[in-house]
Amino acid sequence: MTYLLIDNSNTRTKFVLSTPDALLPERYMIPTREVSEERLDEVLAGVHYDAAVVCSVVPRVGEVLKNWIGKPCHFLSCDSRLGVGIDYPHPRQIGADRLANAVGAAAYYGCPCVVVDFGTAVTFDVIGPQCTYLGGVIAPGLASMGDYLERNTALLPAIDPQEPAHAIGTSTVEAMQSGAVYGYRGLVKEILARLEEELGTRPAVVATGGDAALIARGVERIDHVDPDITLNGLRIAAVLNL
Ligand SMILES: Nc1ncnc2c1ncn2[C@@H]1O[C@H](COP(=O)(O)OP(=O)(O)O)[C@@H](O)[C@H]1O
Ligand SMILES: CC(C)(COP(=O)(O)O)[C@@H](O)C(=O)NCCC(=O)O
Ligand SMILES: [K+]
Repeated sequence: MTYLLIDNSNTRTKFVLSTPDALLPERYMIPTREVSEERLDEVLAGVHYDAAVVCSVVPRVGEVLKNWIGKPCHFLSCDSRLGVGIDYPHPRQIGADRLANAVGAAAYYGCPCVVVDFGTAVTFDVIGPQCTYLGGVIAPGLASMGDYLERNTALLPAIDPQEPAHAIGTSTVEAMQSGAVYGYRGLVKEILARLEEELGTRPAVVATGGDAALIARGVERIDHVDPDITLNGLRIAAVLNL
């Protein structure tokens, strides 16, 4: 049985093949704003799979995928079999990628755990000691630290966030790098401290998403960096639901 796992998030839509037990090397990515049936035909031409599982947080693309996938397909939602419970007043509001993160993190890192997903938004998802999804935090993604300044000022350029040489920037770009990376690490540290305080017990903290490695390098409270946690959550959900 070969699954096509699809993580349709706001910046990138990722496609990975897997068996029930493990991700396979075949990986594809389409920038989410470029997803169309034609582009899917092009990028995934000849890719063989028996069934698909999707976590989508972009309804337009979810519809394109629904029409394009010609095999048995499961769209992850709060109604799916997840292997974790949901103890949350508005389960239908939870992004499917956040649910996939909860499935993967609980399976790989145990409960309680917190998943920090550095994407278009940064999300913090809290899975409690009873392996139930409790909720979390949504904040602007790292890219917003640069994009906002470039769009709203006359003299600040776009930056590609990188490890600052020092905190005291000695050029405009260095000052922006320091603001983005140290500022963002501060945001993550403060939120993790508050979550742990409220949880009342020490969770495993796992970071994922495009910016995880850069930010986690300066946040010692992050125990693991795992780029595949969302996809392994989808793999586990495929086994449970297809
Ligand atoms: N190919 C890539 N490899 C690593 N990081 C990337 C890549 N593309 C984008 N990123 C960085 O990761 C951030 C979020 O990407 P991603 O985690 O895919 O977002 P989302 O899950 O919201 O689609 C981007 O804003 C960018 O900073
Ligand atoms: C918070 C998100 C935008 C994160 O998505 P991403 O950054 O991965 O594109 C997504 O999980 C979402 O649209 N959630 C719905 C609202 C909620 O989870 O409360
Ligand atoms: K994501």
